[in-house]
Amino acid sequence: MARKKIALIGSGMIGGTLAHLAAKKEMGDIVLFDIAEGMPQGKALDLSQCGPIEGFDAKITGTNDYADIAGADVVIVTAGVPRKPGMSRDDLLGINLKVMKAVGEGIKNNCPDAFVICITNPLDAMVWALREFSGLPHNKVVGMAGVLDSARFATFLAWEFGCSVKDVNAFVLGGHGDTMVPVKSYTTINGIPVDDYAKIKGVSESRIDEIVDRTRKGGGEIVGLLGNGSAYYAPATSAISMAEAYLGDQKRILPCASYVEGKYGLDGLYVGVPTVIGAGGTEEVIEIELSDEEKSNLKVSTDAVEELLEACKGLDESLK
Ligand SMILES: NC(=O)c1ccc[n+]([C@@H]2O[C@H](COP(=O)([O-])OP(=O)(O)OC[C@H]3O[C@@H](n4cnc5c(N)ncnc54)[C@H](O)[C@@H]3O)[C@@H](O)[C@H]2O)c1
Ligand SMILES: O=C(O)C[C@H](O)C(=O)O
Repeated sequence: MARKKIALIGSGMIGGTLAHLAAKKEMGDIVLFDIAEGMPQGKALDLSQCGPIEGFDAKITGTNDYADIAGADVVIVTAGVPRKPGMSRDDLLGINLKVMKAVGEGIKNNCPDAFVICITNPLDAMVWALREFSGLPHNKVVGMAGVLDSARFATFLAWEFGCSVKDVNAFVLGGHGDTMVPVKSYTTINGIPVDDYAKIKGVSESRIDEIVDRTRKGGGEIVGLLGNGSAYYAPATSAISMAEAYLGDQKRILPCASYVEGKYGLDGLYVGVPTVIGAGGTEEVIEIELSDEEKSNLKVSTDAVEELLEACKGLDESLK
């Protein structure tokens, strides 16, 4: 069987980390694309030289030519600009929308059958725009955020409880902004609802609320610490788990920015919801019961995404 081909559009901090992870996991051959000349080629050479040490045969190439992504099975998009301290993700909308237009056309012309995972911020608006520009079916274009946000929630809970992260199943829904919705009612410690476990361990409700708040602001915390750029190890790891679910037809249920039409009272937008990922791409959006408070929090979050879509339409006539 031919090896799979994974195209990474954007070869910066996340792109390079994605390439390393995909190679180590022998997910297929890897093409690093970027508009910066020499940089993807240099990273590809450096990463290729990990092969003899780590024992992988994946072929890694770097390019500035979209023709080289032809026939890719999976495309992961990180092209664009990350925020700096003091900025919100939404401040990136204008600049990254133009990038999504170029990337969407590159995908449409070269690998229209690929499964496309968008990472570029502001995530929910960029994945929507990328889908519009590429013209691919909605089930083949998805955004990565919920896996990352849920991992952050799980990490903070495991630290608080002094338990293994393996036993924490945390769930974050909604848009990838400070209004995201960490859903306590679906968050468990090996099956024990988080609020029950907090009582057992003597952790106060207000302490759990602080952890929810830290999760919501988790990206900004790292932006502030790094000073120049944003998180890349956990974002890359999150997207790789989504690519593996697709390539392995795993039918995993992952929180992803998927296209939602009808469910959750939504009408045609991308936002974080539990999604089955398998060989068919995003095969199903799962609608879960939410409390009144969770519903109203989700509404605040999806309203914020709707506003960004309107802003995109105002910036690019073709999106109207
Ligand atoms: N969804 C998430 O959860 C999440 C998490 C972390 C970062 N992000 C976002 O991912 C994006 C990338 O982050 P990063 O840390 O890798 O940034 P980075 O600056 O290290 O890399 C971005 C790369 O994109 C390239 N690029 C710019 N315009 C391009 C174009 N038109 N075509 C191809 N390549 C182009 C740049 O040359 C650069 O190498 C940012 O928008 C960031 O906010 C999202
Ligand atoms: O916070 C950012 O700007 C990057 C990313 O969205 C994250 O959550 O780490």
